[in-house]
Amino acid sequence: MLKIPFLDLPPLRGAAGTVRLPGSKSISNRLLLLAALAEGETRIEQLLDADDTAVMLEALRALGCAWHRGSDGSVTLRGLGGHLPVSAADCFLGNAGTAMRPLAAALALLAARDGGRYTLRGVPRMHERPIRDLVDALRGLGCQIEDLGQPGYPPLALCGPSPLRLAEPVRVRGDVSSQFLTALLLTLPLVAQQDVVIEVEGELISKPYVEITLALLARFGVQVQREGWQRFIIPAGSRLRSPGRLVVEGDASAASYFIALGALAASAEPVRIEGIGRDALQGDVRFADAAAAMGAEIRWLDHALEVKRGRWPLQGIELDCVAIPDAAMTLAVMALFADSPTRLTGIASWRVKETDRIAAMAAELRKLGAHVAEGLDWIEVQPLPAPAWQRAAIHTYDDHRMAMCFSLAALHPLAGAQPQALRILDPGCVAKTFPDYFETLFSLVQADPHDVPVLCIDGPTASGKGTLADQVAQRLGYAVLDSGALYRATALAAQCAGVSLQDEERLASLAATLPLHFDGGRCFLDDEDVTDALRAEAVGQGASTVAALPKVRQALHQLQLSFRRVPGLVADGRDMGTAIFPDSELKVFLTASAAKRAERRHKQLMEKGFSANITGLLRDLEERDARDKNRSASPLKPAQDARLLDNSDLDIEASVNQVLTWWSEGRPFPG
Ligand SMILES: O=C(O)C1=C[C@@H](OP(=O)(O)O)[C@@H](O)[C@H](O)C1
Ligand SMILES: C=C(OP(=O)(O)O)C(=O)O
Repeated sequence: MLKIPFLDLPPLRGAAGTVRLPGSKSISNRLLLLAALAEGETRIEQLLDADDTAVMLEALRALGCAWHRGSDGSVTLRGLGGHLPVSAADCFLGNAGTAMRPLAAALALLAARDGGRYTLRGVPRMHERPIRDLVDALRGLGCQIEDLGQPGYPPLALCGPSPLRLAEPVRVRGDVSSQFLTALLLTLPLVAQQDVVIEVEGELISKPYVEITLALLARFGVQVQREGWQRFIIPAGSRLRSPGRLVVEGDASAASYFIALGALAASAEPVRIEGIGRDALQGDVRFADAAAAMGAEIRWLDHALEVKRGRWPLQGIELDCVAIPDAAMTLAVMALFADSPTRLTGIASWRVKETDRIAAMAAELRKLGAHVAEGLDWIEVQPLPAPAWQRAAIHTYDDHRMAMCFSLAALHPLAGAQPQALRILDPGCVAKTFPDYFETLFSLVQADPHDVPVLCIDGPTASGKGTLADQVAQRLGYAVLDSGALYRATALAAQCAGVSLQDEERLASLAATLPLHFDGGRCFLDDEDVTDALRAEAVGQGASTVAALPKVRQALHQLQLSFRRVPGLVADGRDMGTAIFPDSELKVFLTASAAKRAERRHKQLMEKGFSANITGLLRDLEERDARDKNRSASPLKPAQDARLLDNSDLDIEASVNQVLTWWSEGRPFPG
């Protein structure tokens, strides 16, 4: 998961491969609540693991529901059988509408029936998202609800006891959010000693989400009767009973980004999306039809679909999106790639979600050069006129969907005109529903290698290159290449495979296919952490032998180039800027006085429990420096255009900041 202030994306050219979708947010949170309230134990598989489900799970724990996570990621809950063992709790629900609205209803009804006082809060934006229609409906039933902030918005206190009035139909408005109706449907079975009737006022929006609610209630043994979308009856004697085991299907709204990716990418191979099929429970699966209408080529399989670019450019569409409010945002970004305008209507609810999504979408699309018109409940996006692409820093407004949608803009053909296509601010906001979104995207996309930025950090031994490279890479969300480790890893792999250090051919083929990667300062061969093994004396000796073999050097040169992948690379070594990535945008030559470096190495060794002599270390360092500078193949020297950084008197934070300042100077992003 990326927890960084911004992420720069290079122009993206293609995409292919397979994505396994995270579990559906809407299904996950409904199942968690139903399982907690029901009689019996429920095991939920492929549950979404993200902020929205985390806040729900924590709230359920605070309310006395015991649950545990299995090693396979499943969650098993012991149902409370409709009775809370605690009479007070304070729950923080982040910005999860699917937690706030249903829990408000559950706690209001249970507090009324059994007594108690429960408070529900969220992030500041949650306190701006309306809940009045639900509160009014619950008050109509006799529940006691206190506004703890602005009336009509969370935070709320749900208190009791108070007599419930269930004989009359409960009226709820359906035109602001369908989650109010969902909340009543999910929780009224708790008190349905008699038939309970819900009447919907106003035109219900987001209807497919209510279908999800009804289908999941049926899994828990409650058959709601209905007259169209106006009247719902929860039969007397309804009880929530666990069905035992449930599997969550993949998130259809999350699928929209990968459907769009397939439609936009210039690749012969499709993007394959696993975890949903045409018969998915979620209405957002219909996004695929809208994408197909714009030009996507879609092939449905069992529990999967494959998407490729079809018509190109895409064609604009006019669509009422009231049934697919979340996935519809993806269409607004796809509209940039069309040859006629796209008009999305029926999206008034966008204004009261994670942010005012109509305003946010319009503002950020305009930054890229698009012409956008907007109204109370619609948006119209014109195709991007050539050569209008403007590099921009895209604000995401703490809205996961803004971040995910705008990442797709990097595929725009006009974005190729400059080295970096766009900057996504606060990319970590995807954690609400899809914490690994960017990692998943990067595993599918391709870019022209020269468009992928590389930041080189070269320097003499013990200058602190590795630590600096790791921290800079972490702050930029880039991968890291510790090139020195490649020679050591070749020697280690040869040792393990019993290959002689004289067998140049076999060593070269080992080197060419080393399954090496770096993660969080550690080095892995396949899944094995070899960081410490690479430091062994014998491996070091082996490394210097293999490094002298031209075919091994050639193979490792290719391997090093292959680390240059989206979104970018920080490469540390001795010849990164001079020999391997001479076109890199920023080359840093890191030095420190030999005395300082000897001192650091000494400290390192002492910390690891080795005895060391500082004078000896200093002499070794000076000898090695002389050898590195004077060798004929790739001698250690700063690239002509390198920035020199002497960190003798800088701590690591100051060095990182200096490098990041140079990096930002080279890539100003307006907005
Ligand atoms: O019930 C649900 O799971 C949801 C309903 C929709 O909200 P509205 O009914 O407010 O449109 C949707 O936008 C939200 O992401 C999830
Ligand atoms: C509107 C959304 O979320 P919530 O469930 O918080 O309403 C969303 O995920 O797009």
